[in-house]
Amino acid sequence: MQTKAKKLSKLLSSDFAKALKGQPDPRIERLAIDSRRVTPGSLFFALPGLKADGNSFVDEAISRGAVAVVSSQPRRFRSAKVAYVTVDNPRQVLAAVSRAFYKKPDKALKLAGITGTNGKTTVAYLVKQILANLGQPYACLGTVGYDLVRRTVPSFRTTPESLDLCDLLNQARNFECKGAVMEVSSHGLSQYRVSGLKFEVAAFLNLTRDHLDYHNDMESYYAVKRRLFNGENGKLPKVAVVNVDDSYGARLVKEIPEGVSVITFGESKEANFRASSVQLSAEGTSFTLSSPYGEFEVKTSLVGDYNVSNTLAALAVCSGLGLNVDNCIRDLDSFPGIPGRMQKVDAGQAATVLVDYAHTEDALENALSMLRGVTEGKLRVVFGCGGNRDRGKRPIMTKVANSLSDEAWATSDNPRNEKIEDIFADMKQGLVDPTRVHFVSDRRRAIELALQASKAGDCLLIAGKGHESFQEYGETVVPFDDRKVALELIQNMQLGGRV
Ligand SMILES: CC(=O)N[C@H]1[C@@H](OP(=O)(O)OP(=O)(O)OC[C@H]2O[C@@H](n3ccc(=O)[nH]c3=O)[C@H](O)[C@@H]2O)O[C@H](CO)[C@@H](O)[C@@H]1O[C@H](C)C(=O)N[C@@H](C)C(=O)N[C@H](CCC(=O)O)C(=O)O
Ligand SMILES: Nc1ncnc2c1ncn2[C@@H]1O[C@H](COP(=O)(O)OP(=O)(O)OP(=O)(O)O)[C@@H](O)[C@H]1O
Ligand SMILES: N[C@H](CCC[C@H](N)C(=O)O)C(=O)O
Ligand SMILES: [Mg+2]
Repeated sequence: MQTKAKKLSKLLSSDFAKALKGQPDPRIERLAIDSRRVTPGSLFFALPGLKADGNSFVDEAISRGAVAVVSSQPRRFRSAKVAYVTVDNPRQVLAAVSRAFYKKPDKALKLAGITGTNGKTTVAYLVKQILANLGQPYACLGTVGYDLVRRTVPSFRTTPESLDLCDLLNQARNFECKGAVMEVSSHGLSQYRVSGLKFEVAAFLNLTRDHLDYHNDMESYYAVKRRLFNGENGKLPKVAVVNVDDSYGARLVKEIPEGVSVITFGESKEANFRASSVQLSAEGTSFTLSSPYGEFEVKTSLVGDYNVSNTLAALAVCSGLGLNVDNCIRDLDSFPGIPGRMQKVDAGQAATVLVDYAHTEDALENALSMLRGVTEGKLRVVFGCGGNRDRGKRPIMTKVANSLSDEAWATSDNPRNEKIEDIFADMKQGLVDPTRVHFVSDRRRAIELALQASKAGDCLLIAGKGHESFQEYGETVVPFDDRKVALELIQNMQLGGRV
């Protein structure tokens, strides 16, 4: 969305404004981090990346009309056609400039940031639904989409780059949202995408293995998540909501600086928002909530133990945003589910078929253990592992799938730039009983075979892609939606008299 052009010096902090070289103080129409998206009047940020270096595209950006460049590399121009600012950390400066360009949207909006390995989308959705139910318009930004209340934009990143994020928050403010609940990924924190934003509430859900291709080890992964809570992200949150059932959460509570109010949640005795008398069934979940505001009976249509944790997190976040708990729990059990999270595929077939976004060992373990508890017959799973992502999780996910199901189909997820045979080779390292795992690279065929094996009383989990409507092969994106594919296959099989 268009926002008024601003003088470069007004967007930079005074130190950087002093370092401005070349063209004196041009008007900036637009911010850009990709030379291919530069239009006349743009301020181009040359970002050093993993695959390329933005500095190689400075000339291209200028030829497309960039009037200013921010970079970590000093450079001389023969003629002062553009303004040039050399800084130590261009990503951090990008975040500060984006915030200034879009007139500090976090000042007008209450922000709730949700971080953790698993459950961010679920908790963000729950918070958004609770707030909407109470008549409070909040935007919701994350993996499934960017919901700006009056407009929904398809999601391209769980946590968008700061220039896109501030643009979205600016739109949310223009649409008169009271605030925004957003997923904050570890990549987002590491790449300063939310740097400098003031969070009213920051929530920590859990930390289990994922993304070690990027973070190397669990300690670094944890340290990046901690930035949202300890001021390293630029500002301290007003309230921190932390899962103390999680060992990293218990540690985080001790590392949050004074001045931040902490609300803990979990099943542990010391938690401020505590669940007890948990009743799990295939239809939903109920539990007793003990909180500083009294005891409440909570009912939700979400299934599984981990959703008790997610519901507690959502209630604690809403409490941190200043809402009454007894209002928040109203109607929870009638909320629609979350797209691609334990979503039923129902064409009247005899077996239960579910699509879920479990794409880590912990999520797969939780999902399969939960389904085992509510399945009378056989439990089957179709799953795969993404290419160009954490290789180390592949054998562990296979071990979990093999151990906790009766029969599994290992297949493609998003192979990206890897060969499926190489991904399968990593996965095979985790086999426990190879007779119960079939390797079928075509995902549609794997789902078909698993459906053909499923009878009344059985349950089939199609894991890993949830709401995704594509498969990524190399640079190509092929339409593929587990929910649509499964439905179509079931209907074809019914026509052929097979189910
Ligand atoms: C691993 C990762 O996070 N990579 C991000 C990183 O890419 P990079 O460092 O490899 O960038 P690069 O391709 O080397 O390019 C460097 C710079 O040159 C620029 N460039 C490049 C080519 C060109 O012709 N012209 C040009 O200007 C690029 O725009 C970029 O600014 O910086 C890019 C620009 O800021 C991001 O778009 C990119 O996200 C990639 C696409 C990605 O897949 N990210 C995923 C892993 C991610 O962020 N996921 C999390 C969710 C994770 C979770 O589940 O928790 C998310 O928040 O979505
Ligand atoms: N609190 C939780 N603990 C463990 N597993 C969970 C939890 N919540 C959800 N899951 C599992 O993880 C999957 C992904 O959940 P969700 O999309 O809410 O997480 P996310 O953190 O947003 O994931 P991503 O990082 O990919 O955006 C679910 O489909 C479910 O199988
Ligand atoms: N947010 C996750 C999504 C992974 C989903 C899975 N389908 C895959 O492609 O591995 C990530 O960036 O790792
Ligand atoms: Mg998510």
